Amino acid sequence: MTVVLATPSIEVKHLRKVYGEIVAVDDLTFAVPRGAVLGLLGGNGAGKTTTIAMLLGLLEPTAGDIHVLGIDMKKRRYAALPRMNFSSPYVDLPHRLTVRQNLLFYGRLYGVRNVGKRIDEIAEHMQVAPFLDRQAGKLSAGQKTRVALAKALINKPDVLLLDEPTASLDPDTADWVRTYLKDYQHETHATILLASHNMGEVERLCDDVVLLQAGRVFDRGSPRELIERFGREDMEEVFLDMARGRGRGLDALNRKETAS
Ligand SMILES: Nc1ncnc2c1ncn2[C@@H]1O[C@H](COP(=O)(O)OP(=O)(O)OP(=O)(O)O)[C@@H](O)[C@H]1O
Repeated sequence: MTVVLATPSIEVKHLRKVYGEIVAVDDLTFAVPRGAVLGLLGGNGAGKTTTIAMLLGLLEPTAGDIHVLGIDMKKRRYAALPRMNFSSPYVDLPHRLTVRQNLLFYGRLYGVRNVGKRIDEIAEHMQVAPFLDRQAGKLSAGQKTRVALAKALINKPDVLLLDEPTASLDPDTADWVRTYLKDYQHETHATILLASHNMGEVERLCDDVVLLQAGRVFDRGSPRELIERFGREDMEEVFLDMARGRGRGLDALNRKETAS
């Protein structure tokens, strides 16, 4: 019997990004199967945002390959981009446009059919309907995060890249956003890559985790595997071990093996 393995939705091989003398991402390799949620974790400056920017084609890799939905992003990223979307607290929507105008702009950019209906739908899901006609620059941080998520979901993406999706949200709102994302992923089989500093969020949402340290893979596995391997209670403790140099990361192990 021949077993046909499905193409991963996201496949990254030996990815590297150098800014001048700073190696932001170094030999990063991972794959995310369709319908899975991968967490990209690491301390400040570990290379998460740089990786997401390369996946979106906003930054050109120094080396390495990226395939999204089986499409080589170096050659044909415009074939993949309409089926992708992202949210990031570092990318502000145009301030003077109202929330509705912003969503209309992105909806048209992504070629969404019946865009007005879709805006009403997603505005209700993300609870941004009460301020649809307010300027984006005049929203609170938490309201902006919800609008950013509404924009990220406007085209019902197959691949969703989320950089700190619940940043600035109060615990209650963050909780329903996580539930919404989980339901969205179940219903649509979307693939999600999530960069987060919230370890509870990672445990709840992620099937797999890549721990990044200084641009390199420190360790990887499901939250449960990592917690077990580190001999810890939860991902918070795993993260602290990595940050304080106590973990037994793959990178450290590999270096040891190469040296001996
Ligand atoms: N445009 C740039 N020019 C030079 N260096 C950069 C640039 N963007 C990022 N870097 C550096 O690359 C490294 C990785 O940064 P990146 O923003 O990807 O980290 P991050 O994991 O997203 O961090 P954080 O959790 O703080 O958001 C850092 O050392 C950062 O200073």
